[in-house]
Amino acid sequence: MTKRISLTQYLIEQQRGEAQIPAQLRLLIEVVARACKRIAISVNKGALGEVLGTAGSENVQGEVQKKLDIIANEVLIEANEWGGHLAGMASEEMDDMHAVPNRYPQGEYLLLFDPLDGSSNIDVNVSIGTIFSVLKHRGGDVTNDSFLQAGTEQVCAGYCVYGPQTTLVLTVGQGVVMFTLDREQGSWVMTTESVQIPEDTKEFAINMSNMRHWDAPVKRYIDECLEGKEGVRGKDFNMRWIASMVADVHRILTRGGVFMYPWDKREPSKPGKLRLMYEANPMSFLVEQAGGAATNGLQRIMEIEPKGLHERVSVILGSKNEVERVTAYHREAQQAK
Ligand SMILES: O=P(O)(O)OC[C@H]1O[C@](O)(COP(=O)(O)O)[C@@H](O)[C@@H]1O
Ligand SMILES: [Mg+2]
Ligand SMILES: [Mg+2]
Repeated sequence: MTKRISLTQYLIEQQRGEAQIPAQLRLLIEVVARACKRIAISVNKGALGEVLGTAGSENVQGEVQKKLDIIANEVLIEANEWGGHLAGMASEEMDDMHAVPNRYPQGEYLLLFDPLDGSSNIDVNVSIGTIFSVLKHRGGDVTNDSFLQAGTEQVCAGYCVYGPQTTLVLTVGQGVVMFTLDREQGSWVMTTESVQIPEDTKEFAINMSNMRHWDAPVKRYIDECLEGKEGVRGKDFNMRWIASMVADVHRILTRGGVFMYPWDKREPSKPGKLRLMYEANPMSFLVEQAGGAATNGLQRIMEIEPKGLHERVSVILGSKNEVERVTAYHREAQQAK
């Protein structure tokens, strides 16, 4: 019988081994993973659990909140606030950060999350997920500013995708590992030990309906892909767009590809749609740890110094050579200005 490695065993090995992750970080990851199990149960119940549909409220970014956005946010807060490993939490669904109440011990870490990613897919039974990122608290009172650290400061990032399987994907800076939820046992079992994104790809992911709003470098890249074998790329490309970043990134970590949610002319003052702290940074950490790359077209995403908790960013990530190509097109256009 093949030996099964549980999430707990993996994390204890990371504590003892080269990574030497502190016990507090190990416990934090276990608690997040447990919260994801609870969210997975709600997701699976669907209409039977009365978790579908909108909640009738808006988040700080003016987006309509789904019931599951709120449920997942509450599950993550409730699970994490009493354990003594956190100083505070920040979420896509909360205006300001949530400090750990005084009645509980204060920990050393800051947890950031997109509790439910892919909200438009909840009601249509398509893969959705939870994305999270962990930073070290630099001391003093916890405020919104405590969270404004570049992605390079992350000590852990991961996501859980609620799809045909429930999969937890994790990095503590020592590569990327995947765990699948064994529902009978209730445990996370390692199913991929070392995730590697192929450097080249023939698959891109972008919302094509926004094409008329794109900037020239994005248009150039996609046009060349669409020309296929007859064009400058000399090969045919395939397209996928799940509209859940978590599921699109999961595909890229599994078989390669390039994912783009670029700046566009619809709202020129917004740098992009996706959120730096809850989506772009954690996914960039995972992608880089798996041998891929992530930029905003001009700069490595993880080196951006955040100025606001809910800051948005243009995202290009995935197979290294493709990300470098799209980034080069942006830099050329910038220089020509
Ligand atoms: O509907 P669009 O514009 O294609 O946007 C899809 C993108 O929006 C998101 O759903 C935004 O995330 P939320 O669901 O957490 O708001 C991404 O997961 C996805 O890549
Ligand atoms: Mg999201
Ligand atoms: Mg969300």
